[in-house]
Amino acid sequence: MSGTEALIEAAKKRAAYAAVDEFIRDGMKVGVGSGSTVVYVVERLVQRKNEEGLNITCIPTSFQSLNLINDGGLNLGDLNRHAPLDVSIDGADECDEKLNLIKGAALTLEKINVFNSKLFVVVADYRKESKVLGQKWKKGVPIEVLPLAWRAVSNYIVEHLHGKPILRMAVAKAGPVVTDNGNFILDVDFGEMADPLKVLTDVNRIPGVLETGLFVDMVEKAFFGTADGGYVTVDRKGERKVFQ
Ligand SMILES: O=C[C@H](O)[C@H](O)[C@H](O)COP(=O)(O)O
Repeated sequence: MSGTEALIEAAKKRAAYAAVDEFIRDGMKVGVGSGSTVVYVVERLVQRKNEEGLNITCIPTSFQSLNLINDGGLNLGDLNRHAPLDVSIDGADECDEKLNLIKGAALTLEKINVFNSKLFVVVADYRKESKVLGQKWKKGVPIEVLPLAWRAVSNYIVEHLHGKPILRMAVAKAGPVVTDNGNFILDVDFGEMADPLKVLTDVNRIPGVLETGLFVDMVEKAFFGTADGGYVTVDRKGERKVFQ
């Protein structure tokens, strides 16, 4: 691992640990997101289970987070039995100054968990914080689409929403990435998004679209691990605190 990679991993870990310690209490029902930062969320939950007997029920958002929960020996729940959840913790690919997010391919289950949680906390490293969505994250907004409609959705987005969609292709197989729900992902470049709610609304009304990786006005608090060994928090009122 290079020096920069090590810094980034340490930043993710600090954000994840700080968020878990601030928000997670015994007896809670916790939505567990997906991605590389969430690995540290689960790591901290398992530590606290072993050290202080923390007893929580975890509701996964993907095959990955299901395995993290099971491998860590945490209690596994599901949304039908446990909604509403007390809190969801998840990563992000970009977070703007109003705490709107671009999320990754597990977006549909992640958004369902978040929508059914009393609180949503986001954890990330310093690279993810920006003023406007699309400023730093240049790979586009992921959109989960039904396989039979991917071309039609794609054409509509080009023609009517001025986006540039790319069907996400798999790396270790020929053909597209298939989500945990059996669908495809379009990564759509909309440029910088001053009004992500408008983009979200325009995309979600297209038949064949399951869900969009724009999370607008859902976050309670964001934790960003910094490059200097600390972390910052930003809450939904815009209050920013620095921790060293
Ligand atoms: O589906 C993936 C999720 O939305 C992730 O939370 C997001 O892509 C951020 O991932 P990472 O923590 O690996 O940067």
